[in-house]
Amino acid sequence: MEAQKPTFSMKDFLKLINRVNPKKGLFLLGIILSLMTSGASLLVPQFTKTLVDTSELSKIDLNMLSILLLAFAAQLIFGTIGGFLLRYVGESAVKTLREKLWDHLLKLPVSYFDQHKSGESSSRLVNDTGVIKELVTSHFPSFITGAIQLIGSMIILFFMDWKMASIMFLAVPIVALVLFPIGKIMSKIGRQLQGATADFNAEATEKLTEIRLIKASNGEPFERKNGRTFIAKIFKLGVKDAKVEAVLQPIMMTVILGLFVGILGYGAVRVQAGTLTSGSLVAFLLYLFNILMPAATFAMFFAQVQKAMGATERIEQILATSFEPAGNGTTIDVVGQTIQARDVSFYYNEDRPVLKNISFDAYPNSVIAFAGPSGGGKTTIFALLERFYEPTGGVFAINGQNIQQLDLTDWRAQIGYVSQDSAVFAGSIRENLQYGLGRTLSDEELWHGLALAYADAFVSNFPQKLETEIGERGVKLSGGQKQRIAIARAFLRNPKILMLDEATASLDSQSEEKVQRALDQLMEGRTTLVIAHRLSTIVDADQIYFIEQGEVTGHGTHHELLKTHPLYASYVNEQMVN
Ligand SMILES: Nc1ncnc2c1ncn2[C@@H]1O[C@H](COP(=O)(O)OP(=O)(O)OP(=O)(O)O)[C@@H](O)[C@H]1O
Repeated sequence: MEAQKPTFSMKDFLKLINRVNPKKGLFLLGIILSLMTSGASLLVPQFTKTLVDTSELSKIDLNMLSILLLAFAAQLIFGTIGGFLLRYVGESAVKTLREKLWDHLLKLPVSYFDQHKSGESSSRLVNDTGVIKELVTSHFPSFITGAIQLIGSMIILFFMDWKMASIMFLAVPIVALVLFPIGKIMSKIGRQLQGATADFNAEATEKLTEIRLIKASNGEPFERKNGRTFIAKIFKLGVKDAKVEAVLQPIMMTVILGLFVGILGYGAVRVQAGTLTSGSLVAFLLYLFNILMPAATFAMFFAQVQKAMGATERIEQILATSFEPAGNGTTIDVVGQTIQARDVSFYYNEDRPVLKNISFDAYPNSVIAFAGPSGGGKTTIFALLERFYEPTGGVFAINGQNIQQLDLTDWRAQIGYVSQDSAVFAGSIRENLQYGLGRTLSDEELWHGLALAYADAFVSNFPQKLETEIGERGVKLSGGQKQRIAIARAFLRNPKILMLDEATASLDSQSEEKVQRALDQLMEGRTTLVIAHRLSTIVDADQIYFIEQGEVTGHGTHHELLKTHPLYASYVNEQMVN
């Protein structure tokens, strides 16, 4: 992700905040309390002035003292409650934003994830929302209260003594002159830093997931260098940031000290001349604090606003991407129904067609096998049936109904997909078996499923049995074991349509036999579509479709095709195992 220049659009930001429906009442209360805190902080110097100007201890007005104490207490209490309320509103707004974004991400079509790295999406979900949270919960409230303090103090000072105030106001353009460019540089660096960190995050996540490939290919030196490029970029930006901050700090200190000395010096002369009370001088200095403290945070606020604009833009991009089409809610029981493909065409990229006018009928309780050279488009047919993508031409229909119109959840619930690499999650065997079922299965049911998949023996050999953790992507299981867990999961889902992508990786003959037996059993009584890599599957299939470069070049039974399709015959001879 490049640190793109965000369009400075407060409107988009407010739209995003409004979209998460923040608790407006609480927010208003928080702001009012914070304003009261600012108000109290404006009063304190006035009372201090009277206190200082009281020459004798005995003359101290007790009422005055108690009002001062009250102002302190008000500042403390309102500040605490107001601060908490604003923070709470911000936290809950960001919670809603994260929930919205997460829900949205889950509903995005597979094609979105083909184009975006998962590390990038998770960085938007976690980091970008974090940036917005920072702004809403801390920088924005302190900006509002700070602005009130600053403006209020300036007005009061002017009324108190316009000559002294004028000296102070001289400092305002100086401070602005220094802060404005520095703030701009800081926000630019901040944005770049954010982008570079997100890039590093995405890169590291991706590479660590493929650690085995890196090790097996001796890729460590390359990755070491690669990682260091990212780290160096972040370091360089960090150093730049440090330089700017290092310059900013002493400048601010010098300005503050200069003003102090100036006011104190001028004030002392005026006190001695009798034109100013010492109380007024103290009050002046306190107001000076009220002005300088928020002014120092303004640069940070504007930097944060810029960052939040970038984050808003990236989040908006995700929220503006349409969901996968969920259909019109029609539900169909696919038992006993034929799945028809009619002239289905498809491309991932317009310039390269992947499927061209594919037609087939998958009859209930039969096995339809797809065979053909690698890259022909067999897996793509499955992806279209799962509705991961939409055909660019033609339809898949069931009982005359385009599957695209069916309720997506209901449709997918009727399909069992056992893929080549048997997708499993990090977690226990139990969690993996009942994933997505929406109900808790009893141990008995789980063991029954495992038994049907010939997986009960090895699971019961694990000391932790069903609670065995299988590691990220099931790395703690063997290939055959992983597949049998996936098959057991398919059994437990009891799908009406079964889609199998036979593994090409050769398992040892014993586990292969077990996997095969499990699959044979699973196919029984369902409509099965299988991408065949084994001769026995092909021979037993009711129909075979031979797919070459996205086209069906022949279909029929094994024996029919052997006779009529020379390419099929040679393919079977060369490619099929067993
Ligand atoms: N997500 C994707 N984005 C772009 N192109 C893709 C994508 N997935 C597959 N392809 C392309 O589509 C073509 C068909 O791929 P597909 O995986 O369907 O073939 P296959 O017949 O299943 O191959 P194999 O038997 O090797 O698994 C290939 O040329 C591949 O490069």
